[in-house]
Amino acid sequence: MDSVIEDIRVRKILDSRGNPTLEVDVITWNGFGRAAAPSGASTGVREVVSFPTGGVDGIIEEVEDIISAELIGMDAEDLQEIDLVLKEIDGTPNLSAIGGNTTVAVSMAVAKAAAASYNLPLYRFLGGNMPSQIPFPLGNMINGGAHAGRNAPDIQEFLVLPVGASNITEAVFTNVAVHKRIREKIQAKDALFTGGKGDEGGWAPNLTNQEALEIQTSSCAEVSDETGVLVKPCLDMAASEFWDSDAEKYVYSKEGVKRNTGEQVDYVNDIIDTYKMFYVEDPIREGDFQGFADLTQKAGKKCLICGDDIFVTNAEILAEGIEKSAGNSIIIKPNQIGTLSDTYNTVNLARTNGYVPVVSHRSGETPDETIAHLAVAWSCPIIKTGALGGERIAKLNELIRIEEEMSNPEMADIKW
Ligand SMILES: C=C(OP(=O)(O)O)C(=O)O
Ligand SMILES: [Mg+2]
Repeated sequence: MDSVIEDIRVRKILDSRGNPTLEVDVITWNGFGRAAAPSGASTGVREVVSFPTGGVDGIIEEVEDIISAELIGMDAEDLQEIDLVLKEIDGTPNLSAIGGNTTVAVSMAVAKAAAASYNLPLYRFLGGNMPSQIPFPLGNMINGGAHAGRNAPDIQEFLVLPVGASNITEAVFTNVAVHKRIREKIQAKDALFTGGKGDEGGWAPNLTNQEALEIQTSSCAEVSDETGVLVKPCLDMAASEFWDSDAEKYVYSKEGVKRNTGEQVDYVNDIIDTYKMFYVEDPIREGDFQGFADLTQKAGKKCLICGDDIFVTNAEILAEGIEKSAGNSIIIKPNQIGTLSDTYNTVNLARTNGYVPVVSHRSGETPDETIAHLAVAWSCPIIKTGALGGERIAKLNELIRIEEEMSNPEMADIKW
């Protein structure tokens, strides 16, 4: 009774790139949940469709009525059933009728309303009483590729992971110390640097990939020494973005270099060795399971090889990757698959097969903090959600609150 859905409101709001997205309110007899959908810039081709043609404006008039007609009167606790109804309402395999961003915002708002109906935080409602582990924050330091303007590096994200942090506050402030140090180093190298940032709050400098790698890794080493908290460098190469399918080459425009798949595997393996990378995401284009498997064979014992565009949070596609030994880690973005239940299925499949699940923001975000709760509830050891910027710190500050609330919090175990 407490969690029976009484009303649903859907509105158009701004995301961090100034694009429209959806925010959903779910009101139960005794609770309230609000969630908003993020959006990607370097999206995987097999993601569900975020919005039908016409975008948010194409659905905003009717979608509230369509969803309310089915969901009002249902119990918000029945998350799986509600997710099935959402998929039935859409009626297409890729959620292209009402949009995966619509279904995911409703799905998350329903979960939050159910939790609130019982006066529980979302991480506890979804995860029960046992979760006590806090994920390590993977923070963006330098942005390139589709997340930055002209002249930035081809590699999309130069990230850091404060693996030596003993609590979340230490972890997020260590990341910020590296972010500040990187700015100083970019300024020292480029007198014309304006301090510009990319979509995820990393600096967007006029640097080659190599220069960015040097600055990233020397900053990690210096901050590790100064603070005593070990910080490791990580990358999201978003390689599909610079794969030329006609030439069958990875095209590094900044250096004027092209690499075939074998050369790309060797190049990434060299970067992992030279810079002691802890984690490399999308080093190989989506669809190339063999290339992923080759790199995993070479580097998978010394580095997390994470699939984002290739797996798109889809359990069926991940199962193919598992069978082919492609990667050893997976990015988890609820709006790539459209519902919380399907997101959870993918996390479970990953975990039972030794793939490290990394819950992630999108480049276009809102201050919605839901993913912080998902990472804790589902014991995901890493959360990728930037280092700075209002829409990024919304998640990080929520983790600080969650840690404070727990009786025996500890950082996740990432000695994989
Ligand atoms: C967060 C990412 O970017 P986007 O949201 O643009 O897919 C990513 O590629 O991991
Ligand atoms: Mg990615």
